[in-house]
Amino acid sequence: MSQPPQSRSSVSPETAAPGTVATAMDSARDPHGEQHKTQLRALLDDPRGTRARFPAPLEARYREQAQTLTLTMQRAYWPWVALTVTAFCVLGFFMAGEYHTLINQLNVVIFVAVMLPVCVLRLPRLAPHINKFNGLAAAVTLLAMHFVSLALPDSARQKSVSEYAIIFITIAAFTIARLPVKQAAAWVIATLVTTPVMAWLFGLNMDLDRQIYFAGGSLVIGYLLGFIQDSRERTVFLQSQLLEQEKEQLETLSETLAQASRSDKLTGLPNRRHFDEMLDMQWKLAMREGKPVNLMFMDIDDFKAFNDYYGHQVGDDCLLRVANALGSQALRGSDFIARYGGEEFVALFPGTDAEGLSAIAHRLIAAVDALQIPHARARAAEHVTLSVGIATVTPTPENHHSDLVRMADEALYTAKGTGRHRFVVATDGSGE
Ligand SMILES: Nc1nc2c(ncn2[C@@H]2O[C@H](COP(=O)(O)OP(=O)(O)OP(=O)(O)O)[C@@H](O)[C@H]2O)c(=O)[nH]1
Repeated sequence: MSQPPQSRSSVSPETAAPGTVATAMDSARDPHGEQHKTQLRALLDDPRGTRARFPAPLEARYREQAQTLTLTMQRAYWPWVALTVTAFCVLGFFMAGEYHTLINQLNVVIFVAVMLPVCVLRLPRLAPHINKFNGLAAAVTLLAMHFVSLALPDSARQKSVSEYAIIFITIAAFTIARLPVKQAAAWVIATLVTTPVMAWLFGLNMDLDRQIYFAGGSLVIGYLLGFIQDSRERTVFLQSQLLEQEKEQLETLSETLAQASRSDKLTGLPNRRHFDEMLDMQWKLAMREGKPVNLMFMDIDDFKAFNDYYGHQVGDDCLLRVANALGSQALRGSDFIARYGGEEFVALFPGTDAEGLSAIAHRLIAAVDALQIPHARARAAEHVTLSVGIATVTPTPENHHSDLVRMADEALYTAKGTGRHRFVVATDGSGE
């Protein structure tokens, strides 16, 4: 049977200081997510909110989401990446001319460097480190291009190809590779620092102007583009988080409303509406399976007299205690007990035979007796007691569940008429 709704502690939304986010503990104290939403809105409204790192837990979630997107995109585009780098290397091989040894060696290095992250995508253990492999691939290919640019004379056409490649790879590291901006900058700066060392080691002429013009210039442009891309992605992330939060809130609200519309306010038991739905469902199911449906009507004896003698408030309290006692007897998950209205309760115990029903009726009556609620005006005992009417009907196209309700009600009437504090079983209108 459905349980009484849990009372939600109503937490007044605390206004969050900008720059703080909801932690797991906060979400326990902030079940409606108001605090978290306030924080997300504060970040969206703050002009610097999407340009800098978010506060710790949110930043971690953003990074995680960004990385998932990186992996998804790279998994989708890896054949094109592989094709492009292969075409570049093959073209380099045929056009290498007199510089074929150097160009081919560097082509092998570039091919391996680019194919490494492509392979990493397929390895679940390494895939989370994709940014590091992307950064490494960018740095290695940049170094290779710097080497070509330094090693070849100005007349060689491969030299200008390598210089354009430096611009492209640098910008790609900040944008297409989707590296965090600072990580991309670190990898590119590392290549800028390594290039003079490489030139010195291999005895190459270092053209500082070119270095500043191509490498430095593309670093600045790449950084700017990466920064803009990151800022836009942060805005989209905050908006999606806000939407997610609002969706969750709406779902909780509609769940609460649905629950409230189907439960009794005083006792927390399912109400008559819920019972009607349940009976209809069980009736149809039993019709398909050719099985009987049983129904119990339970009524507190001489409750009018109880109310008149002790007052309505004590009457309410009595109803609540009886409801709890009855509810505690719904032992199977499929057992269903509801408040039918007033001092009347109903129960469905699917899959229980006549013997089982009698045993349950005994238990229900005993559970109310055990409460020992004094009832000075009762006719059956000196405490509050229960009368029960039970009916069992096998659904057919000719009958309806209203017949079952009528029979259970008549059985209850018989129980009342024969002294109360007892149960009567009706099958085709007969017998105890
Ligand atoms: N306190 C309280 N009383 C209620 C509530 N709903 C119904 N009642 C009262 O329950 C009483 C039911 O009385 P009757 O239907 O005459 O039945 P009875 O006095 O229990 O007599 P029998 O059923 O024949 O044993 C009425 O006085 C209603 O006012 C409720 O939510 N709270």
